[in-house]
Amino acid sequence: MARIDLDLAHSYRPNPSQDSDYALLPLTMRFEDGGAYALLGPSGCGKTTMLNIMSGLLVPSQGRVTFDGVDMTRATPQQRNIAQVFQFPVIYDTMTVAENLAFPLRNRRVPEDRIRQRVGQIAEMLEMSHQLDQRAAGLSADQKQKISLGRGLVRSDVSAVLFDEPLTVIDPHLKWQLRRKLKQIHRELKLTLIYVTHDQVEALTFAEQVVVMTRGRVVQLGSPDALFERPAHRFVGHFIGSPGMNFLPVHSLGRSLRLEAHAMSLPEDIATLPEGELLLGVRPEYLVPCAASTPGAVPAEVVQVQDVGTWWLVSARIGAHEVKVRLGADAEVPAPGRPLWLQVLGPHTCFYNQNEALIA
Ligand SMILES: Nc1ncnc2c1ncn2[C@@H]1O[C@H](COP(=O)(O)OP(=O)(O)OP(=O)(O)O)[C@@H](O)[C@H]1O
Repeated sequence: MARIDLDLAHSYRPNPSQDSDYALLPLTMRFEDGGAYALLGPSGCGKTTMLNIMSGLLVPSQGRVTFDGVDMTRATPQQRNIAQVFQFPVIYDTMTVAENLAFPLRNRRVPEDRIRQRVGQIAEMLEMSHQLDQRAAGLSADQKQKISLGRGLVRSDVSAVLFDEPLTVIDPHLKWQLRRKLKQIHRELKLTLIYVTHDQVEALTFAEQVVVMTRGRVVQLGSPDALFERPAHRFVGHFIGSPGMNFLPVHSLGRSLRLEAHAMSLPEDIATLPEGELLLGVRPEYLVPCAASTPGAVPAEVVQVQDVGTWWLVSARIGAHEVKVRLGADAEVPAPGRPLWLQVLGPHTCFYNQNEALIA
């Protein structure tokens, strides 16, 4: 396994002159040896470009890729010793499940007893032990993709295993199981895993560290908890969470704030802010209804209440701004049209200057 460092940019155009010409804007990133990472972002943000640069399918137009400090920018995928799992199964239909799983090891002339042991271990982890002697041709698309996952994981000497949206063809229930399984497999095998997805649930369940990308830019590298609690960029606040973070324009005077006509003092546990126009960010989970006298509360009006099964989604208006409030199934639910107070200032409140978070 290897530590992978990227210090590069990539444009598919010959003479890039503006940000929009780049699939990847200049970035510096480190993937630690043995880590479980997800590259997360909407379609077209540059995830596959980054993955292909790491695997060696693509040479970056600027900068370099190093594995444990050794320059690999122009090395082939084979020289990099990378395993890859793609969206669709890449297996041999004429072989059995066991032969498919053993293939990457036989290619490397691994001794047969070691192959048997490793194939057995991977099959057990993926709950395929009972299918080892079946021919792949007769299996469903789900099962075939599980074999692809197994083939990606079977070698213990790879620099990293790269997954490009590997659960796309998997049925939703099995998808849920496999996400958890991959996390467990990572703990047991301690391989470096890098997993591309546009699905936040997939990224947050699987990864220890998530790289959030938008329009060719890495906007945050952080733990699932950090992305939720302290989004470093407005995009992360909006993209992570269901629904995403609420943003409200405020005027700051350092230790006091004005939100529309309402003035508030900052509680002691929030550091002094720069003066001027800022955005306050508060997640729907933390925007709780409270008494009018609560410090950091503002008046609001309920617009709509939706039952979302295990929780309530309340849409409310604070002055001209619509916000979302997430209440537990057993919470007291306010009626539409009723005034209420919402606590916008608290330990979970974040502040943004344009797009970037203020590290308060
Ligand atoms: N071979 C290529 N030639 C030209 N432009 C490309 C090529 N591959 C990707 N792009 C462009 O580069 C940008 C990033 O694409 P990339 O496939 O890396 O994004 P992504 O986040 O993986 O998206 P998706 O989830 O849809 O695959 C997009 O604007 C895309 O149109």
